[in-house]
Amino acid sequence: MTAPPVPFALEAQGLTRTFGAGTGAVYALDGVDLGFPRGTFTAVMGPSGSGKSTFLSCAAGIDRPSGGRVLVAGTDVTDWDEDRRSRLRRERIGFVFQDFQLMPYLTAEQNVGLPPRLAGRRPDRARVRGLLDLVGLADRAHHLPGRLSGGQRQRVAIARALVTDPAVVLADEPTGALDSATARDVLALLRACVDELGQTVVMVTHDPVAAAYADAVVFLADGRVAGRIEAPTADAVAARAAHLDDRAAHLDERAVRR
Ligand SMILES: Nc1ncnc2c1ncn2[C@@H]1O[C@H](COP(=O)(O)OP(=O)(O)OP(=O)(O)O)[C@@H](O)[C@H]1O
Repeated sequence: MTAPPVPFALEAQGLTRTFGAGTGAVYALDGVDLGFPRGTFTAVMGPSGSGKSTFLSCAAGIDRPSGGRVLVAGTDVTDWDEDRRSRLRRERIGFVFQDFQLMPYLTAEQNVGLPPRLAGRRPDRARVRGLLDLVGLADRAHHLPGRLSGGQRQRVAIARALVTDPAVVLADEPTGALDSATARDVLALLRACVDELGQTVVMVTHDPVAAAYADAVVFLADGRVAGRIEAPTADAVAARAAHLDDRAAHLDERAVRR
């Protein structure tokens, strides 16, 4: 007997996003099929302009795809109106950004409690405290972000991303602003969110070392899925990324010559 497939926390089916029209149209996403099984950590890589940010925006319901479907925890959210999509973003999706995006005038604890507050609920204090403990900041609960290091701020942001127990955590270059030792700690924390909490993490990164923390790496090129590496090593990821960068540069050169 074969095991039943692991359900997807996030799925893109034939996802397309075009900007502009006619001969000047840009296919930022051009028929992307990707499924992110629940309880897995996936890195998304690709040359500049390959569609990574557009993919995250469409997956999160920030941007509307031009075609195809987005499913969050099995529910098709593609045609939801702005109200429902904004609720989806608040309650079912956790975000981690390169520049942390914490509220500077709120303490660490208040920042973590913000998503439920924005949803009109009183944050569960024990849960907020538990998450601060999980990310190693139990003793910094009353500190403002300005009194925390970059790595500590990103830990607060990760706790905030987890507070609603989202279907998926979307991380956009979460270590881009951190030194390499701090970055490793943050990546280990994202890994622990998957291994110990059963969370699903999708992380856009340019860094092969960061990508090697994931279970799999998906490569985009020209808005399409251009490859995948399971159980990635930094060397394997760097080699594939370099190949895609070379190809993108070659195509750009040809476009300029034409
Ligand atoms: N609002 C927009 N209007 C027009 N074109 C856009 C817009 N947003 C993105 N694009 C184009 O879509 C393509 C994909 O862009 P996207 O930002 O998703 O790439 P990326 O892989 O995230 O790049 P980077 O690694 O540089 O952040 C690019 O050609 C970009 O110029």
